[in-house]
Amino acid sequence: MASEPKKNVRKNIYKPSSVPQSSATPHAEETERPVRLKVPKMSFDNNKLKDPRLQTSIGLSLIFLSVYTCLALLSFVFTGKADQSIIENVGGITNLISSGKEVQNWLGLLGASLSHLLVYNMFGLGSILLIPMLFSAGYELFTQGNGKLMKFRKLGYICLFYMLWISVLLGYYVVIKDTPNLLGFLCGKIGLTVADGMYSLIGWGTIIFLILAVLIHGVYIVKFNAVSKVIGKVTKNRYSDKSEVNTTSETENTTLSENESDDELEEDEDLENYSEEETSIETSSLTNENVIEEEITEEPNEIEEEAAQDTGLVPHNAQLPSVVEPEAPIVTESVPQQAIKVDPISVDVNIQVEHVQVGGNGTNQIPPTQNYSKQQSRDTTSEMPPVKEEKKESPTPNPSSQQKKVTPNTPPIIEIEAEPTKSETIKLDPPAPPKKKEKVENPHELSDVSTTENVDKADLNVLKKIEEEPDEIVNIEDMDEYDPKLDLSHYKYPDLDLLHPPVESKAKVTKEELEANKEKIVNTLRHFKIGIASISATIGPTVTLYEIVPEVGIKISKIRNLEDDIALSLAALGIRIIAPIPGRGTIGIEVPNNNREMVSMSSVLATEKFAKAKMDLPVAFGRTISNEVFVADLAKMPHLLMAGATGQGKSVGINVLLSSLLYRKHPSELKFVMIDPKKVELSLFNKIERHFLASLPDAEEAIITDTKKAIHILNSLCTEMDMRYSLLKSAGVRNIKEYNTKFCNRRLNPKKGHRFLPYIVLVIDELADLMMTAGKEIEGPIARLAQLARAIGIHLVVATQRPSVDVITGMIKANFPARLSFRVTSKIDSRTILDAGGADQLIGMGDMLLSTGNDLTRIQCAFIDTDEVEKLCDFIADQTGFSAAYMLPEFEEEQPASKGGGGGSVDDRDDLFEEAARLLVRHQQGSTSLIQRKLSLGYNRAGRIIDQLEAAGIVGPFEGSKARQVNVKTEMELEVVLNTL
Ligand SMILES: Nc1ncnc2c1ncn2[C@@H]1O[C@H](COP(=O)(O)OP(=O)(O)OP(=O)(O)O)[C@@H](O)[C@H]1O
Repeated sequence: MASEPKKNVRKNIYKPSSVPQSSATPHAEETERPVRLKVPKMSFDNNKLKDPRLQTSIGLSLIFLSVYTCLALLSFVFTGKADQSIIENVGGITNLISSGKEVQNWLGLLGASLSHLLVYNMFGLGSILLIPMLFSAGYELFTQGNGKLMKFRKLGYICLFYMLWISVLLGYYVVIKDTPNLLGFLCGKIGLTVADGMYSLIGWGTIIFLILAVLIHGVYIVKFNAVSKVIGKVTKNRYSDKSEVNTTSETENTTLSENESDDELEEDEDLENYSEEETSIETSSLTNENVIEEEITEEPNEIEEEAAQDTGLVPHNAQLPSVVEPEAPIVTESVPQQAIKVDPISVDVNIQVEHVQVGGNGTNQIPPTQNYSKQQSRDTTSEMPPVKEEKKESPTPNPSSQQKKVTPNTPPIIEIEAEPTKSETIKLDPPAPPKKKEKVENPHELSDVSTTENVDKADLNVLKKIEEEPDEIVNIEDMDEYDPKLDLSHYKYPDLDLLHPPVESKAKVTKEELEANKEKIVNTLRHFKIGIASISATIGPTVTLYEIVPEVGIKISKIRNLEDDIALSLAALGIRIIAPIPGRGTIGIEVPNNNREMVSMSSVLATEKFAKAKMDLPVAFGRTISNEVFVADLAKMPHLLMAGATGQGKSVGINVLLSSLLYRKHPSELKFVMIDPKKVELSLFNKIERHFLASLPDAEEAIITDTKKAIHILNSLCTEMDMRYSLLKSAGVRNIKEYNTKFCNRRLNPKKGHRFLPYIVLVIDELADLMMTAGKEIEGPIARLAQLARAIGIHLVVATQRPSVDVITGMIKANFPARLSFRVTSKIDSRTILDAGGADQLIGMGDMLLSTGNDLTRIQCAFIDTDEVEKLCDFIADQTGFSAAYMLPEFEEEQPASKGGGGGSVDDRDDLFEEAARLLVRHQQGSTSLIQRKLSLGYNRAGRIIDQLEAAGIVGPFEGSKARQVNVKTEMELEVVLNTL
């Protein structure tokens, strides 16, 4: 009871403020009021601010700003990823203009900077709520308060609260997840910082706090109807017991339900006055006089205006206060209820009601019901009496202050007396000031939802919205994927025009040739008493496959043994018998064509089979015996061993493989490590160093031609492999594809060392040379990579012209399931490379056999000449590339064992060893990524430091996905440890 009247103090205070200034009767007000309003006592600055032109201009600017922000943020959805990396690369928004970089935001640099600032640097996703705030404020100012979408203050409270709340909630998710995800991008720095701080303070209690914050915010701002109803009902029951006023239950129920509605209806009004009335006025009610004095002094004009709004008249009659008896008769229940029921539609009606209510009853006591006080907050005239009462109770030793106290309580009486006149006055009055309109409009707005049913709906919507919020977050989480290609977003894939157009081969196999070969085969077999049921031919680019179905009872082994005899009788090189052809139930005899057909690179790349191949690393090798384009996925092979005698087409084969990949992959997705001991074979690819090559940090040239460097880079690849495995492990995925998908979905935090992992294809053109000079040093890392690297996206293509066992050792061979052989000189070599004969039967010039496990496929390798490769490389090299080749981890020659296990000698230890130790001890978390993040180090260096810390006994051993244990508990203790090292 006590608090409710206080709420209205301000309104009551204002009214008497005008009283001493005029002794005019209500009639006189009609002429005086405009004058009074035009001679405000407010300060000069305030007047300036109220200049309608200024307000309209500011309003218009704010509306434009809201639209601009909306567009910038909308564009951010599509372009934010690209722009973010640009902004971060140039070192922040401030450097963006000077960097001269182009951004993709629809609104250019400013749009990109604004959205980056709002989303990334501030409130993340919550920043969207800034738009309705700006627009609402702008609209309100622009329309001079005549048009309101929603009370700005209310909107402001809600939006500001939820901006921070959403940001903190997302930040909390990021903190507890401890793995990078999309929300790390969308929570904003503020949310992340607050959530981080809260999490370290209260742990999971953060979420309780957030829920509590929403509830409290709801109580103050949104008002949960469901809650308030329960409380209202409880209070009602209590109240009906205690009420001094004897009301019938019927009346009470009516009042309650109306007041519940009213309570909701007043939302806007309450909110508008929320901070000032409910907080400051309530607090200051005990020293009411002071407040009266202060407020009158500070805002005399506003006071007048508000008084005018509340009553519909400017209360100028100074005599009236003395006329009114403070102890007026008690208002009967029925009258105020009527007053509430007659919801004011116009000023006249409103005032009429007030007059009836107050004047008719001579109000000075209000039934101490909650319902009634609720009504008061809306009904200006009924607000007065409780204030009077309260003031009476407050100690007032000073008579002057007592007088002041009386003054604020007098306006109702003014209205009472002026009531009939006021109605008339308003009809004659000059146009009402804007604020007055507002007051009149509000009841209309509120009356739209003035039924309990409507209020319930409104509340349900509020509750529903709150419930729906997490879902919205999840939906948005899926929206914004990281796209590695945006690093070089303007990169153009090579065009087929760069290659020679496919030439229509005139060298077709003639019918005569086919018939002649058929005759020879049938006769030869008949000669060895092998009957043939049927024979058919499939013409390939190099060879024609004759498929025979032997008569029943013929042993296949018999035919297989006749291979040489058939070759002799056909008098042709390169006859290969496939008995039986797997899955066909036939026996195949491959006979080289008299005139072979060249398979051009463009003809295979132009096929749909290659263009639409859903493969990670598609390679169009050439055409099979049945003239089909053969496309294989290098990632599935997963490593390829190539062999072939000199001049049989190995180098062309490697170029075909590299070109296929260059045609299909983006520079951000694929990197080549090239080792070319022959120095000239792969040199053409030097040009695409900044696009597609990977190299060691200190390498002069990306393509390795030196054996020592080859050893370094192979070991470096092993380190890269280990690092990638660590990343996969911490990401909880099994292979590079899953990892990259997770990373692109922003579920892995780059700050914790995660990054998009491009495929790496290691190409060695001539293994024999390396094996001769370095042996085990080469074999070791190759075998290791071949064994383990497939899951982390490193694939090997190793070629040699000498497929002997000292080059293709058992260890290497065992880990290369896919083998490709061009023509070799001996059956032994064929067996070494393919574990089968046949490669010695090939006819050269790209005729090859591909073995993938059990299958052996004869393929005519496509042909790409040096010119074409050069053009292709030029085309790529002419485009903007990365600033350097893809950096592989540094390779360090084996280091001498550390002395005494103290984390290495002082010289060996990293410069940041001690700092890292303090960091881990402070956080009590033995995490490499913590060192990486806090000390801004690369993974390698951070990894070395943590190893040194482990060796020094400061942290425990590696524990898988968990952080290492920190053995030193306090920084003091650490200093002692560091001194002893
Ligand atoms: N797929 C092919 N189609 C047509 N001709 C080919 C094909 N592959 C190779 N040739 C021919 O064979 C020649 C030698 O090929 P390539 O240089 O690839 O052999 P190589 O095995 O790399 O030899 P080396 O080991 O001596 O470098 C080419 O110049 C070309 O004339």
